[in-house]
Amino acid sequence: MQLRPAELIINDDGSIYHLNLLPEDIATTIITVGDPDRVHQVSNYFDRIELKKGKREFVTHTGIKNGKRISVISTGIGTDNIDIVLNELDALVNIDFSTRTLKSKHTPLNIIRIGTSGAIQPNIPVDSFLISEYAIGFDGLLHFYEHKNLGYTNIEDAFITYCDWNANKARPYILKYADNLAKLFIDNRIRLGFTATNTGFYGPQYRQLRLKPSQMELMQKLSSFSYQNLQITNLEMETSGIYALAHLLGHHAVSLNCILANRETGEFSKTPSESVDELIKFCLGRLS
Ligand SMILES: O=P(O)(O)O[C@H]1O[C@H](CO)[C@@H](O)[C@H]1O
Ligand SMILES: O=c1cc[nH]c(=O)[nH]1
Repeated sequence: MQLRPAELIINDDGSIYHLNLLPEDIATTIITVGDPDRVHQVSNYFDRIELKKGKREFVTHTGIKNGKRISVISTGIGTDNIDIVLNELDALVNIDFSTRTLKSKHTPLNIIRIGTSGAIQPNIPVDSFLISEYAIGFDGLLHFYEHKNLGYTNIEDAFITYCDWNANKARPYILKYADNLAKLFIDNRIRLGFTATNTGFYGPQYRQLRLKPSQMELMQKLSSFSYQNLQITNLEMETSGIYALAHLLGHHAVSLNCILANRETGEFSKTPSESVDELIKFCLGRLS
């Protein structure tokens, strides 16, 4: 079946609609970052940059590091952007743009998020690294796609009961990283974590400037929830969406977090850029 022009939107130069990329522009190992400026911070460490393209918040550099071809792309903030980035990256490798049909051979991508995050356990220091072994999504993105038994229903149900989760919000869903890809990063420099992905930075992460979050008590519930020794460790805004779409599309994903804030102690990193740089070097060292 041919995908119609309003489903698969291809620009005049043959590139995919938002990312502005041609199929040959991306490697099969892809680092995602939230901040477009972080793309340069990553590609600075490449031995050679072969391509720089961008549109809106989606900046991509592809290059070579120690003989390995890697792409780094900025997603902007949030799982709504992740929906665009993961679907378009997948289209670049698994859809034939000339015939507008699905390719018979599936190409899996390795997707590694390098992002920033806030810890909710007092013993997780700022400037430390965390890999999201599990993610719990409050964003609802998974529910917009057909799937069979994806998620950890027992943990989700226990969480919903413990937090008395408001029925007006999306049902939380829980997914795991790709074990094979995660193996590359498991090390005593990086803690295993259970990451909560939120639909905002302020109210949804229980920050109060002028507006009062509706259920402030949930912050304490999030940090005290425990299921067979699994405790929620940190908050950010993309990981569950990346894990959801990677699972659905047959890609491998892990999320690496640089902890910049500790919400329990109230601290914020004094050296955010340097700490993110350390995580970038750690990640590239493991990939190449
Ligand atoms: O540093 P990045 O990758 O953007 O990640 C985190 O920082 C942003 C909020 O400041 C959100 O995108 C959150 O997930
Ligand atoms: O507290 C934080 C820090 C970074 N990113 C988030 O989403 N939350």
